[in-house]
Amino acid sequence: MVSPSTVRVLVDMDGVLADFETSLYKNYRSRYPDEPSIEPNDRRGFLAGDQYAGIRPDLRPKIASIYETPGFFLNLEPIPGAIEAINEMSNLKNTDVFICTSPLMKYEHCVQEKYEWVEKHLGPEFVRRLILTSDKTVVWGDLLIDDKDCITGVEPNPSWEHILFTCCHNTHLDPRPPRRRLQSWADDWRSIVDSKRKT
Ligand SMILES: Cc1cn([C@H]2C[C@H](O)[C@@H](COP(=O)(O)O)O2)c(=O)[nH]c1=O
Ligand SMILES: [Mg+2]
Repeated sequence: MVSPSTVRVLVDMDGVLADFETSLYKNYRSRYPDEPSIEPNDRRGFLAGDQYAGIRPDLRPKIASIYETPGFFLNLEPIPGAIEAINEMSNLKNTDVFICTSPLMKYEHCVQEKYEWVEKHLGPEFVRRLILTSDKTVVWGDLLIDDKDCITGVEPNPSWEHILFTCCHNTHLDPRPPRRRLQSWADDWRSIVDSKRKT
């Protein structure tokens, strides 16, 4: 009997496992209560800084100051259902799961805190499965579950199929088939993983 091939799933962190947007909004409101703010439901476009700069250019460094603060990445709350889903996924037969996340260019706190977050919420074994890269196109996988609408890099034909994970900043987008969306971790991620099985 031919053994089924293993499916490799790359799972993004911010906006997919860790709730970056809610913390960004809450911490910004608390640090800058008199400045204009954008509620998560009104977020458009991946980079919050771009949207805030559209209101007033000096808001870009203010929003950046929030995610550059020590403790920001470590204290992100898990996205509902994410921890259960990724644990279940990694326990599936013939399924390899890796977390694939981009660090800030100002990496001082972000990089270490991403490792700490994974250990805190998923345990020390999962730390081995953490890939930090600014270019996800060079990482090999069957699937990349990611909230960023457009993922580009040096590789024009990445091996993975990008599954757009719904996050406040991308709800207005309407990916056309064959592009697929995962609405949340309550959505049918198992079918998406199974769709990549060869037998
Ligand atoms: C929304 C947003 C994100 N970033 C940074 C924060 C993280 O380091 C990465 C996350 O990227 P990934 O695709 O989830 O791996 O991007 C940012 O700098 N500004 C933002 O508005
Ligand atoms: Mg993300």
